[in-house]
Amino acid sequence: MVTPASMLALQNVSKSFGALKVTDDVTFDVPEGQALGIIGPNGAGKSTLFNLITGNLPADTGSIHFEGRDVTKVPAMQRCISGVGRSFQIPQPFTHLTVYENLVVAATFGRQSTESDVMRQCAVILERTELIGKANQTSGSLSLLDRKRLELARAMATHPKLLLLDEIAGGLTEGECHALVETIKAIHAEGVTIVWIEHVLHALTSVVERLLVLDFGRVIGIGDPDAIMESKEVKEIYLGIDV
Ligand SMILES: Nc1ncnc2c1ncn2[C@@H]1O[C@H](COP(=O)(O)OP(=O)(O)OP(=O)(O)O)[C@@H](O)[C@H]1O
Repeated sequence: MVTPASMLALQNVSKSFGALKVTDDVTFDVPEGQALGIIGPNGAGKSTLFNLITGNLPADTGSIHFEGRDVTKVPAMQRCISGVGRSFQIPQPFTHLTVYENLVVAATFGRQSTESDVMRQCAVILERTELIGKANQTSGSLSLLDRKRLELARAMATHPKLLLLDEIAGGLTEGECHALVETIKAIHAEGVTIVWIEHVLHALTSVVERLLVLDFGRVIGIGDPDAIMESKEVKEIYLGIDV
């Protein structure tokens, strides 16, 4: 049997802020084309893990491989250019620029594309994220759902092979959440590898093939989402249910 190649692999990664160990000997991998969900209580170290993967924070120990290449010491911008894209928990678009202009900034980040290429790519992403009708609206005037869509669109404009989504469904109504999930499913179906941190569990489990549970910076479980959600550790530690 041929094992699918890992798009992302972390090996014994640790990170401390002073005396606080926020990432504790984390090892996991994400095969190419898969979607992995990350859950865990507030402060478990989920966003820190993303910052280590993107290179926004240096790991203290351990290694991070992207497409089989050791990127542990590669700067964030280079990791982005080579295909690590992300959304942020708190979207911070350029509020005085239009939706389209925000996308152009992301699409040209560290790249030398022609103007016509950028225009074509941005039009495809606007269509895919259902923002095409709002392309000329300033991003500061968008609804929450459209700000989330723009956050997704900006990440897509960096041409990610690996897309990291940080709590993108938070604060949305059921209907809005469903609409966003459909867009994420479509992106995943095109072959983009996804790692998604999310507290909205039904949204997450409708997309991901595996779930990873983080608690106090440690991986306490990884595997099939149904099995993970039923596990004693998750019920006790994440859901606060005494079993
Ligand atoms: N730059 C930093 N300096 C010091 N402490 C930090 C820093 N970044 C994060 N922390 C601390 O590390 C811990 C983990 O934070 P992190 O944001 O990674 O958790 P999280 O699981 O993403 O939480 P949430 O679900 O609330 O977003 C927290 O105690 C936080 O206060």
